[in-house]
Amino acid sequence: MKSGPAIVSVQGVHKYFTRGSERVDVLNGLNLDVAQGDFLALMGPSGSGKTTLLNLIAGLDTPSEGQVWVGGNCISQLSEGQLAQWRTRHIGFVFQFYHLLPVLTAYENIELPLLLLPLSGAARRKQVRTALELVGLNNRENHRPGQLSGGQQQRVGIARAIVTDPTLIVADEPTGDLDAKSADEILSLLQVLQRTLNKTIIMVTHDPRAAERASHVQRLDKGRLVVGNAAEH
Ligand SMILES: Nc1ncnc2c1ncn2[C@@H]1O[C@H](COP(=O)(O)OP(=O)(O)OP(=O)(O)O)[C@@H](O)[C@H]1O
Repeated sequence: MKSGPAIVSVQGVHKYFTRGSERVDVLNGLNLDVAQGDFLALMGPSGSGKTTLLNLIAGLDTPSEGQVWVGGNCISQLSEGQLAQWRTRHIGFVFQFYHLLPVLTAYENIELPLLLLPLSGAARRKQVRTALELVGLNNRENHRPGQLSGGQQQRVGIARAIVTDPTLIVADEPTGDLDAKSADEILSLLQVLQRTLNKTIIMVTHDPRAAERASHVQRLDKGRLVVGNAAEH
């Protein structure tokens, strides 16, 4: 584990879903600390609970038991409305299939999360331009997603994730829909965010080559972390 204060702390978390009368235990007493500036890859078999854990850390869902702390806030105690507000300020999301709005340009897609914050038009423009530059898409700002390659669309997705300067970036299979070369470029970009901007990134992936780019790897199996198997790069 990278030294320094934990920016994410998952403490004794259980998560179960109920299907009719049946209870499905997905996370079973999980503890995890992620240091500020770490790039963590979560791996494990299908159904082991990776996305469920990521969703709890990102405040998209709440644990059945236990606590999730992010940046000094116990987010597992927030109401749904409070969580939505908290996510807007603190979490940048990167999805496997980009989730861009097809009718908006790259610029407008990146600007979207800023519209939820109390910012002037000038401040918004400055932040969108900075994000566009970071992902190297200044010359594509007026293109719509359908006019961009998969790799370029994911770069827009990353720019949208960082435009609010979030506490944490969460990425669920960010290279899952890309060819090897585009995947490599996206992973390099995530490394730049970590190394030059000291961003904290948690990435779910099945791809060992993607996990190699992270600074740590944690494996889940049946809703538990595989102890003693945390790889460091
Ligand atoms: N809302 C839900 N209701 C019921 N069961 C759920 C729900 N969300 C997830 N599950 C169950 O929880 C288990 C873990 O799902 P999760 O998506 O976290 O796994 P994963 O490790 O991310 O899998 P994959 O690698 O296939 O994406 C699965 O058995 C899934 O069916």
